Amino acid sequence: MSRLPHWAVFTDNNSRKGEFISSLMDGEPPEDFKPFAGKEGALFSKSAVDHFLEEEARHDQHILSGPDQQELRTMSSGERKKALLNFLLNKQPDYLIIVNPFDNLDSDSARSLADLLTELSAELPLIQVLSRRSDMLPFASHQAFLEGDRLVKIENQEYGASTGVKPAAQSKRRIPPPPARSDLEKELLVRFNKVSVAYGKKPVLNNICWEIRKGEYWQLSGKNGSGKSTLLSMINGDNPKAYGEDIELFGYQKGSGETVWDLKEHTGYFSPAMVDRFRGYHSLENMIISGLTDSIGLYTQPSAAQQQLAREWLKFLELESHKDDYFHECSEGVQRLVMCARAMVKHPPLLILDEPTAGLDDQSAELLVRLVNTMAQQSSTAIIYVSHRKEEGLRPEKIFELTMTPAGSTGKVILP
Ligand SMILES: Nc1ncnc2c1ncn2[C@@H]1O[C@H](COP(=O)(O)OP(=O)(O)OP(=O)(O)O)[C@@H](O)[C@H]1O
Repeated sequence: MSRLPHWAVFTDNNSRKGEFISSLMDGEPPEDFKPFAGKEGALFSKSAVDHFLEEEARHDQHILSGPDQQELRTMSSGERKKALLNFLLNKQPDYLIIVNPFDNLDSDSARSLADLLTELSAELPLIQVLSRRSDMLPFASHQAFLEGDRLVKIENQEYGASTGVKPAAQSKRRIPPPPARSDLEKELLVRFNKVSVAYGKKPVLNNICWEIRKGEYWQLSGKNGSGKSTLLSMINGDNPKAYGEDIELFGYQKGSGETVWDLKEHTGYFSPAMVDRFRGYHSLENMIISGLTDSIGLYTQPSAAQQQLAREWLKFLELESHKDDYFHECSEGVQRLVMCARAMVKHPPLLILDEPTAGLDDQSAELLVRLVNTMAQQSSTAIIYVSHRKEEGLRPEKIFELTMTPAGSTGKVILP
């Protein structure tokens, strides 16, 4: 029997990725992939992680990890990916589909995954499905681009290389103004003073000191499991571990009777998981307006001023003519831009963006990074941008880096 080939299939935000993967897994692949029909495939992707998260919750049992190990729900995103890969390899599939394997992984983990996949490729056929060109592992002997639902074979094997085009770091246009003057006059927005957090016996954060001031542009970085999400959840107001710690948020000492809404009023937040969770029929315009009312989707009649402001944002994003398009029918790239604009529309004192480019194609990622840089330049909003990936155009002023130690992660400020 001849060996199955290794493929790299490039996608953009209009590619019908789900359909392509289902056709493979269901044994009815497109013509070029016919050799894979009748073989047992396994899927390594974010959607597979989400599927197992739901399954574990539904059956109230561990599926990806052993009974005495940590449940998937409480693992960090990098830890979940590692657990999934181990589980899939134990099943000894005939081939493996790997979708954006390096998203959400820190650089060391990405490097060791690349080494492991390269080693596996000697035995196991791999189909790489990639939205970022630079993620391609070189052993793919066949390449294609998924244009909508049509596979177009790539004969020129240079495609996997970077575009080489340097994107503009910022937009020259002006971002729309805030709807009202902020009544928060504070310079110091967030202050962590010697904050330590443990989950059971596992120390996660150790003696963290971090101050975020008005208008600062931060990148939060650190290895998988170093506590980035834990730290953000203490700012966002939904981590009970914050109580009893010396944390000041927007002038409130944590635990002094402030409500989650007091905090949410001062923050804009976006993570790609918000889009995945979001269901409903709302126009792009209404999605942006909902950023003024702290809801996802709009459930009340907007005012003329709110509509005007949302249109200005859509114009800024060059999506003016799409104002009535349904959000859920738009490409992933457009959805992310709109959700970021939704988080920005109030010009909140603090904007948190948690790996906003994960899963996006090169062009959409560039647009999004440019939007964030522009917001940082032209507004007095402070920004925390969480990313593992070295985004070419990202221009943070400071990096807060978590370093893991046996006693929990420590933090330090780095100037890029
Ligand atoms: N509820 C919980 N119970 C037990 N452990 C937890 C819980 N929440 C988080 N952890 C653990 O705390 C550590 C830090 O997790 P966190 O999600 O904050 O890391 P992270 O830096 O955001 O990681 P990643 O980059 O992989 O997303 C991880 O080892 C995780 O398993």
